[in-house]
Amino acid sequence: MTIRQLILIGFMGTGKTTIGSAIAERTGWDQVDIDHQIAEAVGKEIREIFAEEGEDAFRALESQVLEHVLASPVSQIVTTGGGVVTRPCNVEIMKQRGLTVALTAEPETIIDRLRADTSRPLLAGDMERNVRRLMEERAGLYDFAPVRLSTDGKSVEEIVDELWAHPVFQRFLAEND
Ligand SMILES: Nc1ncnc2c1ncn2[C@@H]1O[C@H](COP(=O)(O)OP(=O)(O)OP(=O)(O)O)[C@@H](O)[C@H]1O
Ligand SMILES: O=C(O)C1=C[C@@H](O)[C@@H](O)[C@H](O)C1
Ligand SMILES: [Mg+2]
Repeated sequence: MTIRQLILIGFMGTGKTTIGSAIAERTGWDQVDIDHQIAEAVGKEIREIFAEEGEDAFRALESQVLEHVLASPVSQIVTTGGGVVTRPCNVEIMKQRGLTVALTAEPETIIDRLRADTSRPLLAGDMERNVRRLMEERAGLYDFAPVRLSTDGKSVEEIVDELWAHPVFQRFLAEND
């Protein structure tokens, strides 16, 4: 059986979870969301894990879950949390185990999308300032992905269509056929 792993990375609010679901619908592959898996494994919301155990504990869980999920011998779409790229060991494993696609968006787009959202602990307080600061801190960390898609001003369907038309994605599909 052919195994395909498509891994979506990108800053918070670039739409990884949302686009991953749309790709899952189109391909029939499973979607596994790392944030969702962590919350399920621990039995707590992400913001509770940050509040009660701290970011380092969350990052350790994230690495464990990522490694476990990417070891599965199935075709799947793996949607990661925005901070997965902050650990070099996570980047290495993603490079080895599948095709990584980076979703991008301007800070203004992210701020608009996440304005009413309180589920992301690193954005609590002055959300706008935190988005800009974290984007600067993480500049370049998403650039290892062979496919990069801007999501500004595009519908979910347009983004999925653009992925399909991308030569690297087409090659990935053909090689895994
Ligand atoms: N192309 C788009 N156009 C408009 N809104 C979008 C688009 N993609 C995602 N959204 C909205 O932006 C918000 C964040 O999307 P989503 O949760 O998919 O981001 P994410 O990249 O998975 O974030 P995180 O890194 O925190 O998991 C959601 O409310 C979603 O509906
Ligand atoms: O960008 C980040 O560091 C995070 C993104 C979310 O997906 C969650 O993984 C969590 O809120 C941390
Ligand atoms: Mg997500």
